[in-house]
Amino acid sequence: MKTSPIIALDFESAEKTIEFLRAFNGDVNVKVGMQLYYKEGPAIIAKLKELGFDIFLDLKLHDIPNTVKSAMQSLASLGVDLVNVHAAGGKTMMESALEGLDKGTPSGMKRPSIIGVTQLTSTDERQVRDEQLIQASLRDSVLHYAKLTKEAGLDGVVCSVHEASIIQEVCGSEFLKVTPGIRLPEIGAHDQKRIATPEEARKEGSTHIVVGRAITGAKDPLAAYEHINARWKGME
Ligand SMILES: O=c1ccn([C@@H]2O[C@H](COP(=O)(O)O)[C@@H](O)[C@H]2O)c(=O)[nH]1
Repeated sequence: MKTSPIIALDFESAEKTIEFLRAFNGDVNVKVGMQLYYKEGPAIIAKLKELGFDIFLDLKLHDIPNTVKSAMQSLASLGVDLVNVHAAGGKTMMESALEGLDKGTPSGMKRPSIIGVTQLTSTDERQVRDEQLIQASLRDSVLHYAKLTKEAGLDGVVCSVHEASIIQEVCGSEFLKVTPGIRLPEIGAHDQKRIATPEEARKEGSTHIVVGRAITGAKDPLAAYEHINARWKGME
C-alpha cells in the first residue's frame, strides 16, 4: 500500500462513496469499514479496484481461530491490499488468519498484508483499567499486543501515534504502524481519545495514517486531503 494517507470511507452507500471520490484520482489509499462493506458487500471492493485505489478492508475480525481462518480465506479472493484482526483474539487466532489468507490468495496474486488492532484509538487509560480489567498501562498493553502480533507472523498493527515510536523500536521499522485518530487542532476529537496531528505521526514513526472525518467532513475534501498529505509528508 502506498504511503499516502488512507481515507476512511465511512459512508452509508456506494453512491455516496463514488460521488465523494469523484474529485480524487487512484493515487489515494482508501479504507472500507464495516458500515460500507456490510451494506454493499464485495461489489464496492470491485468498484474501488476498478477505479485504481489501494484498499484497506477494515473489518477487524475477532472470533474463534477456525472461523477467522475461513473468513480470511474468503476475503483473500477480493484482491484488497490490507486486512485486519483484533490482536485480543490471541496468537492462535492471528496465525489462523494468516493461514486463511495464504490459502485464499489466488495464485499469481500478492497476499494482502494483515495487521492486528492493539487498543482502539477511542480507548483511554481508564477503560483499559476499569472496563478491560488490564493491570498494565495502556501503552504496555498496546506494546504487548504489538509483540504478540509480530510473533504470530503478521505484518504490523493498528495503534495510535502515541505508541508508534516504541513499537518501531521493539518490532522494527518494517513492521507496519497504521495510525487512525489523526486530527488537526481546528477539528474536534469526536469519539477518538488518542489523537495526533499528521506531523506528529511522521515524527513518531507511523508508516500510514488513517483519516476519516477531517477529510470526509470538510467543505472541500480534496483541499483537506492535500493539506493533510503535505503535513504528513513534511512539505508544509
Ligand atoms: O483503533 C482504531 C481502528 C480503526 N479506526 C477507524 O479509523 C477511522 C477513523 O476515522 P476518523 O473519522 O478519522 O476518526 C474510522 O473508520 C475507524 O473505524 C479507528 O479510528 N481507530
